[in-house]
Amino acid sequence: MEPGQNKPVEVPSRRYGRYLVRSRLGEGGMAEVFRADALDARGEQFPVALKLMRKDVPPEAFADEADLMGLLDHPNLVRLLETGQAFGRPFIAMEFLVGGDLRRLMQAHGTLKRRFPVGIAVYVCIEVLRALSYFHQVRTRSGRPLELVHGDVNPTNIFFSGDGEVKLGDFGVAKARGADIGPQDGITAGKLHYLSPEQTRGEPPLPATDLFAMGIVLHELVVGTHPFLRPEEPDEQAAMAALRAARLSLPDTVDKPLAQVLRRALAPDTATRYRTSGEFAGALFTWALDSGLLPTRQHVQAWLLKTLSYAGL
Ligand SMILES: Nc1ncnc2c1ncn2[C@@H]1O[C@H](COP(=O)(O)OP(=O)(O)OP(=O)(O)O)[C@@H](O)[C@H]1O
Repeated sequence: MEPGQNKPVEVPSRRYGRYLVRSRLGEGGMAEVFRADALDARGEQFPVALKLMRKDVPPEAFADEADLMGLLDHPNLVRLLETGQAFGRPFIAMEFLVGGDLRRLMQAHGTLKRRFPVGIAVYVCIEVLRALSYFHQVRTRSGRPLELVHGDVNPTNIFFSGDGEVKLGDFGVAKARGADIGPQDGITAGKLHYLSPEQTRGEPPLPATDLFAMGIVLHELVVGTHPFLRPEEPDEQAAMAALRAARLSLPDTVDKPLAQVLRRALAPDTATRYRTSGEFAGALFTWALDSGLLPTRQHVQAWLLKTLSYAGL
């Protein structure tokens, strides 16, 4: 273990800047995240997620994430409230998403021995694709395309509000080809299990790279397993080889039109994959309309509350 890694960030008191820290939510690659309360202009408390940079992380990496969050504004992206520094440590305060992340909901279904409802799975993917469509096309204030790629689409970065809204977060490894933001070329960022064939070859990520990761998430939700990796996958090299080959074999339980969507999203070659998030979302939307399975946000909210309460979360 690197010095300082995985050590909880010390919060000098329960007060952190203008925030009152309530509990620790967890730790990611660069920071620890806390649930805290802030006061609004009328003096009323509201919850925030407070991300505190770890001491061993290069400040530029965290600054890129904060700058990027400040530029982005979309209903399907986690919203930045404030960035700053307190007790010598940079922080990002963002909206608190009370429904937690998709990984937790997938685990809740596993614990309850229930399948993830296919209509909800498709709804979640369409909402994340809306965020990605914005992400891939966003421009700077002066109109220059940023050519952004998220680079870390996976269930731990997909969040739910209490109202059943779906939001993509964690822009820590996002790469802008139109600006000097993100990891250097040749550095493979993102979670191993969600890497695309081109990322395993060390190629720079493209929008199609995010769509491949989205395809993996859709497969996990609809089929219940990862498309290319077995849970007992022996080591990183074997996992990388399986991801690079991206050999897809879908069970008969997946209906034909949805299987076709998965094949296109998970095509090993970027040229045969969906070209844009809009095209991928459109295919899912057509499937949902044809099957009559697209839920409303109220249905998603009811499902969320039921799942969290049944799983005791
Ligand atoms: N805006 C938020 N609202 C509610 N919970 C959040 C929010 N942001 C992060 N969390 C929770 O805080 C914990 C840590 O989040 P973080 O994003 O740092 O870690 P991660 O996603 O597990 O790892 P990585 O950063 O390596 O992707 C997770 O349990 C996550 O669900």
